[in-house]
Amino acid sequence: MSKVVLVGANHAGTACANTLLDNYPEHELVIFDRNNNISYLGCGTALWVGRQIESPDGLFYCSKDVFESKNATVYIETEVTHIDFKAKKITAKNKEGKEIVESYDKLVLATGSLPIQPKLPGINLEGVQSVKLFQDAVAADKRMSDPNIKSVAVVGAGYIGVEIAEAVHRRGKKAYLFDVRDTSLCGYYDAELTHDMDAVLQKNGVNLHLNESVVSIDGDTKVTGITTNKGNYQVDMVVLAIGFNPNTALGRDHLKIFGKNQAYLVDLHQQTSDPDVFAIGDCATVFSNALQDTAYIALATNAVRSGIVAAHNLAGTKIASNGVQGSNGISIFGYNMVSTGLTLRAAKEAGFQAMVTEFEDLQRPAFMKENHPVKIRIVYDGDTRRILGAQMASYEDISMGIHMFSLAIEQKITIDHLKLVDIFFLPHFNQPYNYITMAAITAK
Ligand SMILES: Cc1cc2nc3c(=O)[nH]c(=O)nc-3n(C[C@H](O)[C@H](O)[C@H](O)COP(=O)(O)OP(=O)(O)OC[C@H]3O[C@@H](n4cnc5c(N)ncnc54)[C@H](O)[C@@H]3O)c2cc1C
Ligand SMILES: NC(=O)C1=CN([C@@H]2O[C@H](COP(=O)(O)OP(=O)(O)OC[C@H]3O[C@@H](n4cnc5c(N)ncnc54)[C@H](O)[C@@H]3O)[C@@H](O)[C@H]2O)C=CC1
Repeated sequence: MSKVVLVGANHAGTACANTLLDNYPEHELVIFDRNNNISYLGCGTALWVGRQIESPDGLFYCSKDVFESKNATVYIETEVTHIDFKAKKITAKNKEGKEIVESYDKLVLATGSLPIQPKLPGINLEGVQSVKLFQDAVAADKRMSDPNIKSVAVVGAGYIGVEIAEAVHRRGKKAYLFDVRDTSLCGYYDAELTHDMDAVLQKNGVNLHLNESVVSIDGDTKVTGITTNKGNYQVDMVVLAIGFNPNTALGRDHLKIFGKNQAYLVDLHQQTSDPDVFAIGDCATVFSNALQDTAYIALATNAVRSGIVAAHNLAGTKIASNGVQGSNGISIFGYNMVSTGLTLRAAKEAGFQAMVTEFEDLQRPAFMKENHPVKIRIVYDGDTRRILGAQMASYEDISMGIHMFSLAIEQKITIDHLKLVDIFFLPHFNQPYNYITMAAITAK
């Protein structure tokens, strides 16, 4: 039996704690989280703020009580302030200012990520906010209910920005969406697909401003406007969504870190450079099967799996992570996009002789009434023919198809192998010559 201390109990920490408590009850588990809530699904923020769901109540799936019912010791609203890795002791402070010291045999760091805060004039004005925590969602929702807030600038047209811009528009406010790049969602899809999303946003009333960088947020005490390199806009609120940084302040002086962004470097067992310390979720690296290299991909799905892997390993059951593809999806004004692995641009930047095959067709045979076009792009390595990535977009729900590509990348399947893969046909669902097979068959 050993004593495990877990720092951070959101998606990664919750998965780790439950796996440990359910499978290895002989271990002692002490959990710390500085927040007053755990397991908040951030994906629900835009749904709730945009009133696609009426209440945030269903956005939590675990609690302090659940851990305590399984005999864990839980400190919430308690921040870990220092770790003595040599003495194997952590120091924490609760909200009353009381200091708590706990020793550990094994330590799990699940401290997640923090939204990137650009150094902009006006960044501290009232009305500027990020959307990471449940508290942020509550604050954003309150502002959306204020009739004096008429226009909102969302900075960053990545996943959070696009979803929040839709939510702002759905609440009847004027939504501006700014990005420094020449298209939305540039980290996940190639321009051939993102230009469709740009058009969907604009058609539905979001004011999309690409190739524009913010110079300042304006106002005396409250936000009254935003200035970019191209103009001034009158806005009453600014949402910042320009990406996450790993939150590794506690351990980055002791543990090996990833050069690109200071995430904790972990192996396939989630073990750090200190054998008694594991790191999981957004504070840690992942192994990218597409790159066949270490990478950083902040997603709840990765966080949960890494928590499960760490729990088994620290309890003595050796299991290795499968690595990840960074599979992801988004649905905006009914337009659905899913992707996995590398875009063509990312694959080229990584040094592959990357090639792409694309196809567009109706989801079902033309004689079926309910029918929409689907676009697919499959990225592969011209040298080895290995599939490196896939992207699909449609008003159809095409989401499940991306899982096959995720597995294909993990299993190093070639584009040529995909040509003869057994894909079923039924008019209600798809076509006999479906777009997946056709994209593979037409690959050069
Ligand atoms: C608006 C939004 C929408 C999202 N949508 C999706 C989605 O649809 N799909 C998807 O896969 N991902 C999505 N994500 C990303 C996903 O939420 C993150 O990848 C995920 O939260 C990572 O989980 P984590 O547990 O590693 O880290 P975090 O969620 O960052 O949690 C870290 C925890 O550690 C605690 N902590 C940090 N430092 C300390 C300390 N010193 N002492 C004590 N406690 C500490 C924090 O309080 C927190 O509870 C979304 C994120 C946001 C913000
Ligand atoms: N559907 C999903 O799976 C979701 C996943 N998430 C995850 O949460 C994390 C954080 O999301 P985001 O903050 O949206 O990050 P992101 O990486 O998705 O997007 C950041 C965007 O900000 C832009 N940008 C960067 N600096 C800028 C600047 N100075 N001015 C203007 N634009 C700038 C980038 O070009 C990019 O388009 C990501 O890992 C994301 O994948 C978030 C929401 C939904």
